[in-house]
Amino acid sequence: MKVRVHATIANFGPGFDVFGVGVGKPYDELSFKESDEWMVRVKGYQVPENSNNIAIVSAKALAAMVGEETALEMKLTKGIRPKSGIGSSGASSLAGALAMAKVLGVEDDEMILRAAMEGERVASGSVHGDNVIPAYYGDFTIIESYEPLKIWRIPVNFEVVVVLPAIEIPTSEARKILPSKIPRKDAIRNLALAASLILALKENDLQTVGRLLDDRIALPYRKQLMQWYETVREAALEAGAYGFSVSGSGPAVFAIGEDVAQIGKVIAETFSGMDIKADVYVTKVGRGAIWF
Ligand SMILES: Nc1ncnc2c1ncn2[C@@H]1O[C@H](COP(=O)(O)OP(=O)(O)OP(=O)(O)O)[C@@H](O)[C@H]1O
Ligand SMILES: N[C@@H](CCO)C(=O)O
Repeated sequence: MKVRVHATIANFGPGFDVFGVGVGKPYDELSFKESDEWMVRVKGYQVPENSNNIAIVSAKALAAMVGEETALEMKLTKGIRPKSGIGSSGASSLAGALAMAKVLGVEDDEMILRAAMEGERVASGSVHGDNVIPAYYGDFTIIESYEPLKIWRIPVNFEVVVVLPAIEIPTSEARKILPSKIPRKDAIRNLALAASLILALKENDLQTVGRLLDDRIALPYRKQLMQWYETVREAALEAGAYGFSVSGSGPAVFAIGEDVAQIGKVIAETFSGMDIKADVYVTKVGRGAIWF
């Protein structure tokens, strides 16, 4: 049996730890079968081939939730680069939880998501579901609360370009630099951006969605890890992007617009002008996990 779990854009501008959306490329694939012992083999990007692999962590978490001791033999084809900002650990966490769910016959969405978030907690040092939840559903997702787990879903279908520069930013580092308090004017601005963005998204008004892709909670502090941010953003907007932002905790960035392939080309050229190689993914939003 095999499951494919796609990359995700968490935060999506002003929705720090709350908004997320699934995209179609890149993705991880996990083949698995029940076994006497835990085993994971990895192809593609290198991640641990032992019990530190997040797919094992989340699969074990799900088994423990239902009081089973089942082990799995897994083959992970890692297509999402780790420390990327496009939900690499989230995708593998969800894949592990889904694999165990399939083997044990668990169909409870919340249980699967909670197991996947356990893997994400181990990878990033904090519980945040804004990668695993959109990876599961594909839709634009809004996490209202964790206790109880309450998620809002908006079906979406537009093109986006995701550009991943050859730089690594661990999520744990990008979270450590965030202040515990932010100025009231920034909180108010984020509230305005986030509320307006949801309405624009519901009306499929992509130009307005693009205009609202800003953030005052994390981005001002994270820019110190991404000195290139403003240069690349300006290039994207000049190339016709309706909007541009960081995906998750970066360094991946994304843009929406009419000709996202051309915008992606310009973003990659701008990185190249700074001697930074970059992968470009022109893809649709709204992709959830797929079974084979
Ligand atoms: N199967 C796996 N997939 C990805 N990362 C894994 C996996 N197993 C273990 N890890 C480890 O988890 C960490 C993932 O790092 P991090 O959370 O920063 O990346 P990310 O998921 O790409 O980021 P983001 O959540 O911002 O998209 C790395 O240290 C990596 O080696
Ligand atoms: N919301 C998380 C996503 C990490 O990919 C963050 O920005 O830290």
